[in-house]
Amino acid sequence: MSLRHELERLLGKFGQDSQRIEDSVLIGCSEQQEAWFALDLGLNSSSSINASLQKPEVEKELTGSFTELRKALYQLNVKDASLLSTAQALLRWHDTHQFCSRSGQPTKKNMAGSKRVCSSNQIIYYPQMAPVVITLVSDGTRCLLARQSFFPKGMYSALAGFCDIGESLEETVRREVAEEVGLEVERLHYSASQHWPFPNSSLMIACHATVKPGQTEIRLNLRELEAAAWFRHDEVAIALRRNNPYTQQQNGAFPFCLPPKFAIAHQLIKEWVEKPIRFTLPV
Ligand SMILES: NC(=O)C1=CN([C@@H]2O[C@H](COP(=O)(O)OP(=O)(O)OC[C@H]3O[C@@H](n4cnc5c(N)ncnc54)[C@H](O)[C@@H]3O)[C@@H](O)[C@H]2O)C=CC1
Ligand SMILES: [Mg+2]
Repeated sequence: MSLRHELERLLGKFGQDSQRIEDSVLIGCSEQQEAWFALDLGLNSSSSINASLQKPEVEKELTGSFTELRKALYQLNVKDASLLSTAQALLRWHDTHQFCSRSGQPTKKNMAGSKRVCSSNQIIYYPQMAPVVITLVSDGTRCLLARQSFFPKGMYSALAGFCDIGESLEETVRREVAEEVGLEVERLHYSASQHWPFPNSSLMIACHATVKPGQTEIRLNLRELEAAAWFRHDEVAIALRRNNPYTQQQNGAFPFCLPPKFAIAHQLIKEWVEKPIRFTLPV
């Protein structure tokens, strides 16, 4: 039985119109050149007809269980996490772009789901991503890590911030670091980038930066961050190796830990731990 027939059978079983398959979006392709699609079952929408699809029934039929996206990403390998994050971001974009913002008329998805077109004026809408810079600031021997109040207890990460309209990445890095911890950075090295599904769809652009010699005093912006501190190389190296990072210790404290492997923040910190000197030399 083809996958399409299997999906039609399942939708039929749950009292859904097989026409819903047309809402699928293309999210990638296997090494054997099989196309991968994602379909929103709409289980969270209370008002729509999709609400009639009951989670327990679906879980039983597919012998699986629904998991919150963030938790699922922690459990999957990097490739599957990336696929899931693409699917979630693209399906959410379609869900929130059902109408043309100029005419108010419905928009229609193309077959692959790479765009939507307004039926009345032919305006084309493409999925959007917000650029975000994430910067690991170092002073030559230590790196600066910060935490927001909603992070898992004990977890610290690099500084992140959305690009404002009209800014270059370099300007965003300088502004964000100045706004959040009151420091001036001078050397920037691009590291890598990553699509990130939170809060909507972001393109995370990761870089290393250094502070001016001797200018390391942190002025914390408490509206944006809960804490920020300089960490020694050995402390960070130990935290990177920790297997069970988010578990409470016997004395009740949560150990200093870092973002999970699939997050670009983790890769950025790992890169600094492996080659701390490289990012402090003049370019
Ligand atoms: N993949 C990774 O390793 C990491 C990803 N991140 C992501 O980076 C994002 C940005 O970091 P923050 O420190 O929160 O940014 P931020 O320092 O710019 O502050 C967030 C605030 O910026 C404003 N903002 C401006 N443009 C926005 C837009 N397009 N969408 C949403 N809010 C916008 C909002 O008021 C929001 O509350 C986070 O949402 C987080 O999910 C953050 C750290 C690590
Ligand atoms: Mg920030």
